[in-house]
Amino acid sequence: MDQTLEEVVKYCSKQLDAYQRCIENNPQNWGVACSKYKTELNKCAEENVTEVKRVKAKCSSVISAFDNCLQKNQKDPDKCIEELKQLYQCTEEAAGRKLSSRPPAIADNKKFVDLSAYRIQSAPPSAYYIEEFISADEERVLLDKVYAAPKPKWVSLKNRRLQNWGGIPRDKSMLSEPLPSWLTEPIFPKLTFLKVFDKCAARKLPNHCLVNEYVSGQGIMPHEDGPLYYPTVATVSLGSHTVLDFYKHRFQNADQSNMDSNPLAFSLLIKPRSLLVLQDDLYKSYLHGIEERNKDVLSEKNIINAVDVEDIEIERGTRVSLTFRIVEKVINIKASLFNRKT
Ligand SMILES: O=C(O)CCC(=O)C(=O)O
Ligand SMILES: [Fe+2]
Repeated sequence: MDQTLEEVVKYCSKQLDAYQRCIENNPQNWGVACSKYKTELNKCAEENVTEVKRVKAKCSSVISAFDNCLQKNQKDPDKCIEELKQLYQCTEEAAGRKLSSRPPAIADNKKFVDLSAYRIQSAPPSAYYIEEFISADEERVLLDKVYAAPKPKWVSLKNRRLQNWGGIPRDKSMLSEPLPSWLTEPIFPKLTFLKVFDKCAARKLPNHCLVNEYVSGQGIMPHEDGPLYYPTVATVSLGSHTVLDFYKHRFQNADQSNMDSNPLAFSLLIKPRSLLVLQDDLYKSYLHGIEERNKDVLSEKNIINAVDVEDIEIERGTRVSLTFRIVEKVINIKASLFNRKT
């Protein structure tokens, strides 16, 4: 969590909880219904949070230019894009962040235009798998950045470690912060070309990324990703391969007598540098998990996407996965603090 969010949680937790509760209780019209709570949260942050105080002081003229523009164009806030850009630039600079000037590598990414071309035909709707989605150089830089994260960013679990980027998912909403550019720059242009998240009404690109690290022998229990997320997940794999297992959700089985077991339905071989996209029924009616093993014997499982695999047995190394998702209900603290739409 960055310092601003930490301070908001520390000094304004009462206002934050009230705002978050209101959002959860008013799923249809929380923008209007909860504006009172948002104002209270803003007020608290303006009085207590260092970065907000600094940004308010440094960017007061661009803040009022933007507010004036919004006031004049209430029905058409898109007219204020230029003012919003100025405001973004000022707030990022005031926060001491350098703005990236590297344009997305469009030429490289344009080859990824049609997600349907990568559909795994024998999987239930819908799974898409793209090998060499990122280059070896991009993979190296991403791994360097993951391992350069400060130690407290890691959360250690029994069978893996993880980092949360984009905010802290709570029960039904997330306190959000922008994803760092090292995560978005190599990935987002490609997700955009492929229209991976285009059906989501709230936003077209992910706002949350979970980084999981599995050393050889580690895995993740069968689970579903849950209703907090929009039902699409895009996973980029780094380092080692793995085998991802899918289990039909027990409540959807015809055989209701065996309530305790979720039968293994099929598996996917996931190579480093690949992208896996899961959607629809596969997201909602199946559990997914990774067995805790040091090596995978491919012939032991019904691996439905394994083509061009020379070795039947593959040793597992350390794998880092980046799972990109959309949390639709977010409290974007920084946008909210300047009265922007979240
Ligand atoms: O590491 C993976 O590919 C799976 C991670 C996962 O299922 C999760 O983060 O929910
Ligand atoms: Fe998952």
